[in-house]
Amino acid sequence: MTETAETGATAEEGGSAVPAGEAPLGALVCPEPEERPDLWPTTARRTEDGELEIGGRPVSAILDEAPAPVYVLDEADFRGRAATWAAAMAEEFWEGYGMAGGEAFYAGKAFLTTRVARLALEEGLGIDTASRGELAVGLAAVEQVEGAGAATRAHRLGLHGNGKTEAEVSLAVYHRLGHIVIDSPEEIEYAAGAVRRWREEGHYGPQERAGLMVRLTTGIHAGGHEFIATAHEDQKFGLSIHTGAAREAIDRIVAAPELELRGLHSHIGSQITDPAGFEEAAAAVLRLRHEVAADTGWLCPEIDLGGGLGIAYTGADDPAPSPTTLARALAAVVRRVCAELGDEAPRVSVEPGRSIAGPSQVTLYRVTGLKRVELGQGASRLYVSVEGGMSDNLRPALYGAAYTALLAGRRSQSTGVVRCRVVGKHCESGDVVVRDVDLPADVTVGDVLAVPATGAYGRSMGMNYNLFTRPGVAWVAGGEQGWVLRPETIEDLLRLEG
Ligand SMILES: Cc1ncc(COP(=O)(O)O)c(C=O)c1O
Ligand SMILES: N[C@@H](CCCC[NH3+])C(=O)O
Repeated sequence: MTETAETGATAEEGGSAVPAGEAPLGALVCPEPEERPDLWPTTARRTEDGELEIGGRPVSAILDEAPAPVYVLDEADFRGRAATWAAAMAEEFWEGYGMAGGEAFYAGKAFLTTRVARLALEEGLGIDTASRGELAVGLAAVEQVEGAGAATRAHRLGLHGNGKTEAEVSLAVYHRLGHIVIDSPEEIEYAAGAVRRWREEGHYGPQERAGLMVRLTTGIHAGGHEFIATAHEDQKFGLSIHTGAAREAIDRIVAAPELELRGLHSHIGSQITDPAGFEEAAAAVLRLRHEVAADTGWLCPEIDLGGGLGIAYTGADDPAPSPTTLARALAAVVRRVCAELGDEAPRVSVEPGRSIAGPSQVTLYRVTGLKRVELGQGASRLYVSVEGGMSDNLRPALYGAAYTALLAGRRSQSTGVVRCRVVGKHCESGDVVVRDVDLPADVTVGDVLAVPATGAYGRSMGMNYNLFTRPGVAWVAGGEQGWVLRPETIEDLLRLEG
């Protein structure tokens, strides 16, 4: 007999009761792409044979060249989401509100390679980086898109991060990044020192200054989880408006002959689905901008409201607001508050990561084992093991993040479903890929499962626990495929040994 869920108690037999307090059986079925298009890449659909297809390639064809586990990146989808953000921040859109518009910087921490950065730049976005590695990739992409030498006027790049080193700040100043976002008082000295050095060496003109932003802690709490909320007082990011630390940093920059205060920055958190937090933060930033102008005469030309727009992950959640909806809310609040304060409106920038990269990737896993666990009172759960786990998606273990999974390699013949927990192969009981999902009752070893919305903070937070090799990321487009990132090999792991 084939080992399937049906060899145990199934919904068809009426034996697969769910534990008390859980959703009724069938409520956690993963929506098909046509049912919840926001959950899936735009080119995802079922073929006539019943396979899931992405970028014009059925999953069996994708897996022939890129065995599971693998992240599949729909390039058309990524481009489309980037273009939507570019349009939402463009002058034409903001003109309607009597403003100049701003720029969207793709937050590379969500997922960054040179190819992905190039897609974002080509669609009109800048790139926000948060480390030397991300900055190096951003610079390489700028050179590829804009030509040789472009990296020393990399105004389309930004640099973030708390505790930046002198070397990082100096590099960012050298390349004339458009958004160097100061997160501690030391970084101001590093930037001024770098300008003096680059002036002496003739790389900077005698009057040329570095443009800086200051990351503000506005005190506003928002976001999907405590670990990803970033603007309340008691955490490591930003300089507090409340304590005066932000104002002190601002005054030092305004007074320094090597520096120009280009803008004020706020990032309140991530996976936010209600625009209210952004509106509150924008108002706080604009009030500080007004105060600074009143005291120093310098009205910052730009504010940056960070990233944070959420996405849907399971289909049990509601669709998230679109970038256009958020931009409309931001434009309205900036116009209103500036009118109240009697200030000219600034340019407004944003740094979306998840809302661009998230839905553009799907992870394909292969089922390696099934285990039914009795939970008492007739309830049971089917543990579905897949090759992979917390090393390719840390979010469930780190944040308790919910995902869903679709039987992707075939259409099931079964009418029943079974309550499942999809788990990885790591030595941790928290190694969960999908905590709760109803899969077809005939799910079996060798089946392919597709987990949607893994493009942001999936591969980028991947790791090698248990010496797992990190999966590759395959791009698909127009029936073709290739590697965005090749899968790691055992040789890659051994190569680093001393
Ligand atoms: C400063 C900053 N900007 C942008 C982002 C991107 O956020 P998201 O992926 O939620 O859009 C983050 C991450 O939360 C961040 O810390
Ligand atoms: N890594 C977080 C979001 C990014 C936080 C960056 N400030 C997540 O997976 O949800």
